[in-house]
This record gives sequence, C-alpha cells and structure tokens, in this order.
Amino acid sequence: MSLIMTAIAKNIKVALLQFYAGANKAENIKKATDFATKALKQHPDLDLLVLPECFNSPYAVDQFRKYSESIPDGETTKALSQFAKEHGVNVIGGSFPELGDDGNVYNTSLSFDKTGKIVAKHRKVHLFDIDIPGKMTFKESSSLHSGNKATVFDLPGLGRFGLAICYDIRFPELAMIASRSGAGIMCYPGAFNTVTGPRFWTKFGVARAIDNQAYVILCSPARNPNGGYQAYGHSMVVDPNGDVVVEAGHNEQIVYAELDPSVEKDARTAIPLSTQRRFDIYHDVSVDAKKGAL
Ligand SMILES: O=C(O)CCC(=O)C(=O)O
Repeated sequence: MSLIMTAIAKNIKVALLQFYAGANKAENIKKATDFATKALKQHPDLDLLVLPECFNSPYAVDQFRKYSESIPDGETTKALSQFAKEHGVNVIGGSFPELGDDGNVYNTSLSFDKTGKIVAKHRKVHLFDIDIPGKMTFKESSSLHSGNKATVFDLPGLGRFGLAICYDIRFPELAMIASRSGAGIMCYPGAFNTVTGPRFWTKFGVARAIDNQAYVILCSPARNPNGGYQAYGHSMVVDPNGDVVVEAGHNEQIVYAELDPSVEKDARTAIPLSTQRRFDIYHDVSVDAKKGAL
C-alpha cells in the first residue's frame, strides 16, 4: 500500500468569481449570486464556487461594522446557503464582516456544502496591520477582532480543505496545519492591493502550494474603477508543483480550473515529503521562539 496520501477525492471543477463590492450591500450580495449564476450557466457541471474576500462591503476599516451581520441569520449567509442548496453546488463564500455574539466584528469566511449547510467558518486570524512609509498604511485591528483557530473541513465527495483569509497566507503555519490534517486544497479569499500584490501575491500562492504539495486557490475582488481600496485582482489556482493553472487579470471576470487528484498524487509520490518529515526536530516551532525573533 502506498504511504502517499491524496486528499482530493475526484476531479474538481472550480470557478473563481472575481468582482468588486460597491457601497450598497444588497446590490453586492445580488452581484455575488449573479456571478455565481453566470458561472453555472457557462459550466453547469461545476463542483465548487469561490468568492472573494469582503465581497459584501467596501474594504475599509471604518465601514466593517456598518456592513456586519450575525451568522447564521444574516442576509449574506442566507443568500449563499440558499444559492448552494438551490443549485446543488458547493460554495466557499469569500468573506464578509461578521457581528459576533460578543459584539465584536470579524472578517469571516463561510463554506457551504451543496445542501446549503455551513461546513466551515473561519475568522481571519492575522489582521492586516501594516505601515509601508509613503505607500500604504492599513490597520484592520482598529475595527476588527481576530479569529483564534486554524480551519480545516471536508466538502462531501470533494475532499479536505484548509481555509484562511488574505494576510493569513503570510503565515505558513495555517496551511501546514491543514495539510498535516490531510487537506489537499488550501483556499484563501484575499484582497491584496496594488502595493503588495504585484510583489507578493503569486509568490505566496506558489509557496504555500509547494510547501504542502497541495492545490492553492486565491480569490480576489476585482479592482474597483470608482476608487477606494484598490484590490490586486489576479485570482488564481496553483497546482501542487507550484505551477499556476489559471490566473485572472484585475477586472471583473470568472476564471475556471479543474483540480486533478492525480497531479497531487504524482507530485507527492515523486518527492515524498510526507514520509521524510522530521517532526522529532520541528514538532513545535513555537517552543523556542524568542521575543522579537521572526
Ligand atoms: O499581505 C498583504 O500584502 C495584503 C494583505 C491584505 O490585503 C489583507 O489581509 O486584506
């Protein structure tokens, strides 16, 4: 018996819905379902739809609370659940601002199986607090609270997924946890920007794919011609060898890919990282972490 595990159950046909959000929340939700409908019209046999980060709200720290809603009774959750159920399709629902029971606001991603059931909820763990002098300052923590767990889940018939949001991708640990738990696909709804996007977006997609010999899905909002936060776009799928399978431009569009379990199996068989790991050496990398060390 092969020791190499493949975490994808079948060929998975996926669509990445790259669109931007405007000021009207109801219109943003409708746009999401319109894009989803269009994708299914073009490819009725799709298994999975993926939406971008923060798809029902402008990406602005002073707006998140206004657009936030509770889960599962908020309008965004209901719309996505209903769409998944009506069309019998799995949905990784980008992210949107969640109003938690504790009164705090989170950047949260929900996934739905094809019966419309919520099968995963990830609250962004690492908040985007950066200051690049003269170029960009952003402080998500001024209005958002962070999540406190890594997210791994199964979509029945498709396989095991890891889920994280945007800036989370810079911390390889979340993808490692998912992969060590048997995930074969790592998905990041993410809104990189025109400063850090060109430099880092593709590299992170490729890095996480190679690290874990897993498919990586990145789904971004499109760039908004009416100003505000300028997302990088370039939604993409990267295969377990680090090859980019499909990549969008920066305008609104839908891109399609097929995830093939044999590609993952071949990658993992050819270079058998999973049987060569030395957990005796790096069983817990946090143990010796020193204050101020990377
Ligand atoms: O990591 C980056 O460069 C961008 C992250 C980001 O835009 C976000 O977390 O929303």
